[in-house]
Amino acid sequence: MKESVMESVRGGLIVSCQALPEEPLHSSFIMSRMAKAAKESGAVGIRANSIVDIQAIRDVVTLPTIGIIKKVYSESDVFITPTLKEVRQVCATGCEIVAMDATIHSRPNGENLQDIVGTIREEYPDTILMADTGSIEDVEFAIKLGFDIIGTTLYGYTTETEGCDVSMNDFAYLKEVLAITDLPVIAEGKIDTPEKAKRVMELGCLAVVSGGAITRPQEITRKFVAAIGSVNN
Ligand SMILES: CC(=O)N[C@H](C=O)[C@@H](O)[C@H](O)[C@H](O)COP(=O)(O)O
Repeated sequence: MKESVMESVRGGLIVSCQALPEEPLHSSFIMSRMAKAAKESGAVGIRANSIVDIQAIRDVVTLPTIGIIKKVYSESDVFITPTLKEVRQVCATGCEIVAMDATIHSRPNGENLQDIVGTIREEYPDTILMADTGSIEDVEFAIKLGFDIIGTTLYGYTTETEGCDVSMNDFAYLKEVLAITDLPVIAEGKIDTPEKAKRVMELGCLAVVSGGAITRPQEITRKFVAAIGSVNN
């Protein structure tokens, strides 16, 4: 089962359809329509946040889903599928791939990622586990824990990598990741143009995730406004 899912996303675009409560498009229905549009336009998978969005999307789109739950715990910086509770909840939706923060940061409730992975391997042996990483140290940690997929999701989004962009220096960081593992790598995080998506595939990624550049009109609008504004100033 795992192999067939990997093959179905190989070489393709996975569209992240997410909108948090504070975002204009926050709605499971809207996210399901975004996913439908993505599928009709050639996406090979969907990345989705929250049980309600995952279920709404999977009701209308039959594509492999990377499921997460974003939840903020006051005592931790880890917010993507942070504890065993959230990982179990996403696994229970039937998502083919479950992604979680795999940084070396401390998790809520004193939980540790090794125990989470071990428990989930027993409870959901067929679920593919994707490590959302932000550094080479995270990648090495995720490899040691036995994740199935490495994602660059958090590069540029952690305190240590704030301001970094995976495309810098012709994806120098991504090349480092690809060089230290034979695991499938999914490029994710600020892949905001077709050219960048093409480049990461040329470099050898299993697949590429793009989110805001496709499904966050507020981000897209800001880029247009900034570009036009640069002319008038
Ligand atoms: C940092 C964080 O919370 N990233 C989230 C991970 O699920 C999503 O909000 C991103 O949209 C997704 O990773 C795709 O990245 P981009 O939107 O840059 O194409």
